[in-house]
Amino acid sequence: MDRIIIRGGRTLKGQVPISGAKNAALTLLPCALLTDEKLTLTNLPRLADVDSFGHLLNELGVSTKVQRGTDGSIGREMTMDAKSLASTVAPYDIVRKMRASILVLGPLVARAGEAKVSLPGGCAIGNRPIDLHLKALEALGAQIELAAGYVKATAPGGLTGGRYSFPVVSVGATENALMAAVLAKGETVLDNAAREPEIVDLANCLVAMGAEIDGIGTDRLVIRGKPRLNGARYQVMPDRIEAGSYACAAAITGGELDLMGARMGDMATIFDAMRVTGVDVTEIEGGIRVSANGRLKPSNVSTAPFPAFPTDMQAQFMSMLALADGTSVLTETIFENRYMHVPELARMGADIQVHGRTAIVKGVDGLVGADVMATDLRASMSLVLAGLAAKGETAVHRVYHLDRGYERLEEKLSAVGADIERLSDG
Ligand SMILES: CC(=O)N[C@H]1[C@@H](OP(=O)(O)OP(=O)(O)OC[C@H]2O[C@@H](n3ccc(=O)[nH]c3=O)[C@H](O)[C@@H]2O)O[C@H](CO)[C@@H](O)[C@@H]1O
Ligand SMILES: C=C(OP(=O)(O)O)C(=O)O
Repeated sequence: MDRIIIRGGRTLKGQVPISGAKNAALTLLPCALLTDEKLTLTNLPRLADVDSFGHLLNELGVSTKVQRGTDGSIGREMTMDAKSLASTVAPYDIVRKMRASILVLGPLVARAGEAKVSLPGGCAIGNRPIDLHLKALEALGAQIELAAGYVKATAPGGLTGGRYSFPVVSVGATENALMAAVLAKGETVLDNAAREPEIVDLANCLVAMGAEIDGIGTDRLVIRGKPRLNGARYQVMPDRIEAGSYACAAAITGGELDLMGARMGDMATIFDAMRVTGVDVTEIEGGIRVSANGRLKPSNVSTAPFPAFPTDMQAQFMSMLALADGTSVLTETIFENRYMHVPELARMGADIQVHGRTAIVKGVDGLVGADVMATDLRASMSLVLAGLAAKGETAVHRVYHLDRGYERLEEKLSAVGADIERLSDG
């Protein structure tokens, strides 16, 4: 298994190209199932999850062709052809590797009238049920059955438009419902829908495929279903969480990074919280410049659905605040178990106490390199960040978590001055 070795204490400076967004890619890829024409996605990041999604689509009978980008963006492009479907089953072996596999449920039942998807189960950050995905599809006329670890959705005569108000804001459930509604007969109204930029990206791609959607970017989506959608060519948005993570790398090392391709509008709350710590954030041509000088100030942050501070940035922010001059309070309101990085940061000298959903972060003067182990993607990145600032050597184990969401991490960090390498245990 690979590990990442970081010798900390270098000030980072330079340009970091921001890749296409993992969380947008993972909801744009299943859109291929909605049409018998070709869908080409450009600016796709080279990530384990994107590859896994490609395999899942192949399993369903979708042909996929991947090539270097031809649109000037840094990502690859994938052309998917779901002219006819060979299967409507998403098997356990793929779903267990990637929770986002559940996002084929809505498109499959909408297009084929049936779908069977392995239940994703819990993961390190929380229980993560899918009840809202199922209720929203039921509101569109799908029959749902759970058996032997699978969810089966059927709608032999096709889905019909309906109304559903989400009791809790859910990114994935909104995505599944939206992808199903575009092929349902009649009008669908989704209330208390998630408004994350990745959902706007999904809606824009569906519109490019011929869907009719009102209220894009708001919490009420009104969809007039179409009997069929056409193919399209669509560019995946830049990854705001990757960009936010590199912004933390600039801050924690007292450096200056230009996040090329990042979009300010998607990241306002992240940068508001960062400015409180004394970090400078300015828009530059083609990206955003983040620079820091001297000791950071504390900042209190509470995670919540967009436009509030994203849960996917909580761990990285915590590493930064672990070195601030004072005490910060972080509150995690989305996932019940998203503090698994805390004991690892403590091994590097951080002073953090967790009380339920709240973490009290008392800034320390310095961190010290150590062997650390991560249990999820963003927790891994928080340890990399801590390693960049720590004295001595840090070894981050279980790198496969990072490979799910950070494209060419060591290359991007080395290019701006980090002393970082990947070692393989063979
Ligand atoms: C691939 C992808 O885009 N993943 C993102 C997506 O995950 P994901 O779509 O899984 O997260 P959700 O927005 O659905 O989860 C939000 C909250 O709703 C709860 N819930 C969700 C669905 C459901 O049926 N029932 C239910 O109770 C969850 O347990 C959680 O407490 O949004 C999360 C919240 O921004 C991010 O951290 C993930 O990176
Ligand atoms: C939790 C995340 O992803 P996923 O929903 O794919 O597990 C994440 O991107 O931080």
